[in-house]
Amino acid sequence: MKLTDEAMRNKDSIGDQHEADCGEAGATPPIVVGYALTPKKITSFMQPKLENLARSKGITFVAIDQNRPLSDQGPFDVVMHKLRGTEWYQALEDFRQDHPEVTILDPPESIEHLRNRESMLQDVDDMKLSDSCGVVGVPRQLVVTADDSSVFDVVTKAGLNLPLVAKPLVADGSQKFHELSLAYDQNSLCELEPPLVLQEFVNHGGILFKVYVVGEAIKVVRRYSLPNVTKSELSKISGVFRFPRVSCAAASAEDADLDPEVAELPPQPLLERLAKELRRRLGLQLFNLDIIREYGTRDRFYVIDINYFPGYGKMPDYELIFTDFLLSFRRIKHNKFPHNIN
Ligand SMILES: Nc1ncnc2c1ncn2[C@@H]1O[C@H](COP(=O)(O)OP(=O)(O)OP(=O)(O)O)[C@@H](O)[C@H]1O
Ligand SMILES: O=P(O)(O)O[C@H]1[C@H](O)[C@@H](O)[C@H](OP(=O)(O)O)[C@@H](OP(=O)(O)O)[C@H]1O
Ligand SMILES: [Mg+2]
Ligand SMILES: [Mg+2]
Repeated sequence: MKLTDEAMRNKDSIGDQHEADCGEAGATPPIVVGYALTPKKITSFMQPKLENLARSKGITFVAIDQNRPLSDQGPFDVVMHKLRGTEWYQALEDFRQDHPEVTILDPPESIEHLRNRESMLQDVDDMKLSDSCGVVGVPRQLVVTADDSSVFDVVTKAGLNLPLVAKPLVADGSQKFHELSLAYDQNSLCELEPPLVLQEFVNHGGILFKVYVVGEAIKVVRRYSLPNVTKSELSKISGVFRFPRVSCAAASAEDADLDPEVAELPPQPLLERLAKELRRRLGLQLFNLDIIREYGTRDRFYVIDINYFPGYGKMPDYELIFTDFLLSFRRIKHNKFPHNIN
């Protein structure tokens, strides 16, 4: 594989910088991670603590310039991205073909699988994960499209139980896609705008678990969620209500005085099995999932959401976990630099 002159010059300067930082010339090859993230993601993820720790471990982060060919930049060992769009995906695909030795985190087609809230949870459903630690499923749900003449009829036919969480079908990362509502009665369903997913609301005591996955590492945190809906509330309330992004707030529920049965984390072996199997099925290394425990049970869990490259800045110790993960892509080689230059 030939590197362009520009990439060669970059390679030399990254190597020199690494030697200056590490003191030992070429003791460990540097690892170069190109990143293409949204400005919001850069702010929350590219924190000085991460960059400093990375530097001390021989990892250099390089911001990718989307206006220049990828092959002229780097050279990279890893490309990390959370951007969408045909042009970007095409640029990545061209780059992947020219540089099969570079790890792309993650493949666009796998990321796209999470865009649709139906396909997003399909793998969890197919998995039928059940062992002595618990059972993991997805809430019953259906897709309503603009072609469906009556949301009421579709829901009645499917026999879904109220209340229902209405979620935009497509998750394109924009704010609109996060506008969710809770429908208390069937007659109000006509107020909703398809295409959407209607998902049975599962009482879970107002706490959910966010499971962050970074390769083989997982980290689980508690977050505030929607409170239970009682039978009496359900009989009295009607209408469709928007609700805020309660579980996305940085405020964690870790130190709150919670009902221990609600707060107990899902068993670690269960989460590890789930994450491992999902990584394999989804073909993704960087994602998180929202999981809830059905109120009144100890071991009945539901995955309600999976997000690609979530807010890792909110994950405790993400700097350590991420740098260790990135180091695993350091290629074993005889020469000093990541790419073989023929
Ligand atoms: N089926 C459900 N039963 C109970 N609560 C639910 C259900 N689905 C969603 N919720 C609540 O609504 C919140 C938002 O739902 P969801 O996570 O699907 O949306 P999102 O916009 O994709 O969120 P994120 O910001 O995590 O990407 C959840 O965190 C949870 O509090
Ligand atoms: O806006 P999109 O592209 O959909 O991505 C969001 C995810 O859906 C959320 O899950 C992230 O928050 P959490 O890390 O709290 O799940 C959220 O994290 P952020 O608010 O810290 O960026 C986003 O990554
Ligand atoms: Mg969520
Ligand atoms: Mg989501």
